[in-house]
Amino acid sequence: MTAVLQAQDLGKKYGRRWALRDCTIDVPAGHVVGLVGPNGAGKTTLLKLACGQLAPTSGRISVLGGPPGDRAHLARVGFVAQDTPTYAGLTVAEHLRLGARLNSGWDAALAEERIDRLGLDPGRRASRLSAGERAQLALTLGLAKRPELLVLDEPVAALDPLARREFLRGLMEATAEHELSVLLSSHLVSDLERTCDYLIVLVDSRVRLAGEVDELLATHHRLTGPRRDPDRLPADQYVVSARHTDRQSTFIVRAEGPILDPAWTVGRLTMEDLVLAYLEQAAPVRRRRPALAVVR
Ligand SMILES: Nc1ncnc2c1ncn2[C@@H]1O[C@H](COP(=O)(O)OP(=O)(O)OP(=O)(O)O)[C@@H](O)[C@H]1O
Repeated sequence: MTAVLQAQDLGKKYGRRWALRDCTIDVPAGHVVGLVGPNGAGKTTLLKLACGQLAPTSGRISVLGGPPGDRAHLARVGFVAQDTPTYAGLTVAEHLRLGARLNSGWDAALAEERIDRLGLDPGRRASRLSAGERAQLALTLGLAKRPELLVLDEPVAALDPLARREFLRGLMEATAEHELSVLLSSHLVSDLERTCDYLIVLVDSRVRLAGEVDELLATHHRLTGPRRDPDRLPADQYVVSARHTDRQSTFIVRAEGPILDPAWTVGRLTMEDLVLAYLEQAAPVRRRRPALAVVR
């Protein structure tokens, strides 16, 4: 399947500081990709590189098979920037007219139907909309462009839990209906858990984990058993995190094969467990692999 996003040793520096470095990923099309990481991890930087709003300092990036940024490419990518930008003085209807004027592939029927379904008053100015309504308007503008890839930077950060759920539900429906790929960032794993089938974890400007969620969950395990030194685990079990009490050890490991040691109770992880294990992986445990632990 065509790659929606490919990066090879991609890096971006602001002044002397790397905001993103050594980023090598290959994301196939047709996924809802969750980009997760703490504040300042480099999420916005990666999204802006993908949309051609920033130029790399090092390495290469290709989006939908070509370098991002030129006019033809911009028509294929929808970008909803952080804080769901809308024009405060324009009404909902004026936003749609502006979208139609700026985008050759504009789907007016989709935009109007969506605004109608959401119950947004076309005559209302954006400044009079709630944060959730503004986010829905920004999503509508992104979708009506009929992009092949929709990029959303923290789209639900300012919304309450109900508006958040509504927004993500709308996004999921639109994704299924229009067969588009989606790349969205969040620092809330619970949002991604309901939405994404592909995950990229960024920590300290580097990709720590990337892959299809099902595969990542199938290859990561929680092992609980009698206290053991991590060095005594088999070489093909990569230790992501380790905790010990006097008598007991709990490891989160990545292993391609089954865990056969009868001493362990083997537990499955949720996406949240998985992400937290990589986020907490501050100090090296052992056998630390290169920054990108799982790549497809
Ligand atoms: N225009 C800029 N000039 C200088 N430094 C910048 C600029 N934009 C971002 N940075 C720095 O680059 C790093 C990565 O920032 P980025 O906005 O990509 O992170 P993020 O993961 O999106 O964070 P957040 O979750 O807070 O939005 C941060 O240390 C940030 O301070």
